[in-house]
Amino acid sequence: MMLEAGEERLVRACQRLPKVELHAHLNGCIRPSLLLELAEERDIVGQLSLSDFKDVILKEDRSLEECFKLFALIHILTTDHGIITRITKEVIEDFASESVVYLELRTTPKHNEKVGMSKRSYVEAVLAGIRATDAAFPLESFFACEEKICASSATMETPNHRCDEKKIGRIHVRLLLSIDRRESVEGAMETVRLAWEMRHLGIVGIDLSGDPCIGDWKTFLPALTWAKEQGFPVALHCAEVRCYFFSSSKLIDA
Ligand SMILES: CNc1ncnc2c1ncn2[C@@H]1O[C@H](COP(=O)(O)O)[C@@H](O)[C@H]1O
Repeated sequence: MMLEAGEERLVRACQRLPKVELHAHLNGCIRPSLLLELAEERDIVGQLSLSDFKDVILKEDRSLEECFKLFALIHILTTDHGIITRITKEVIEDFASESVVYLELRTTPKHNEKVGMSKRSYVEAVLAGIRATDAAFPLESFFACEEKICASSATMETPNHRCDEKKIGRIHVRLLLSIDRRESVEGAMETVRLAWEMRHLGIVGIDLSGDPCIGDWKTFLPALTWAKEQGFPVALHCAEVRCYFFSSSKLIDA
């Protein structure tokens, strides 16, 4: 879409405006280019056919149902620790490049025996991505650096422009662990206990998400009640689908 000059300036100004992002699902923010790269690798070894999935990956407007089909594909493609760390790093860089100064990522810890992944090691892989980016990716500063991107302290001074080091922004990232609505009572409890144990590492709460047409609210009640008893914040996805208003209101009441 072509933008008028004034609109372009407005978009640019909005991009540079410092922002807070409180609702980003890690695997929902994966770069399409990485998904294509991973699908291509699987195509080469004959594990899936890229031509079957290319349209699903590149489609822009999706219904809720199509989103969950894409999530299923993403979860097939992103099964090892290295990829999880890379996705985390890239997602943070993408938000930072849009001047997000505080980011709350949420993600569902997964276990996958085939690659030696437990829920804990999944979270550790995400935290490794956060640490890698936190240390190395100062933000473009809206207030101090005008049009210039201060990539590191070594490049902060130019003949015509001096960035004040104190004002250079840095993206701050925190994590919520998600319970998927497909999980069991025990699975949900494992995630909540893990989040509580790892709270000193930047885990700030629990999220209940996943396909709203799946699962029974009673399954998640013990885990969410336990989190509440510890004083641990809980975010609920609810009421996305009309016929599930009842279960949503039950969870909110609880
Ligand atoms: C209306 N939008 C939505 N409603 C409910 N759940 C959603 C969602 N968008 C994303 N997710 C949840 O986030 C997972 C992908 O990220 P992670 O693998 O956890 O990082 C999806 O599988 C789904 O469980």
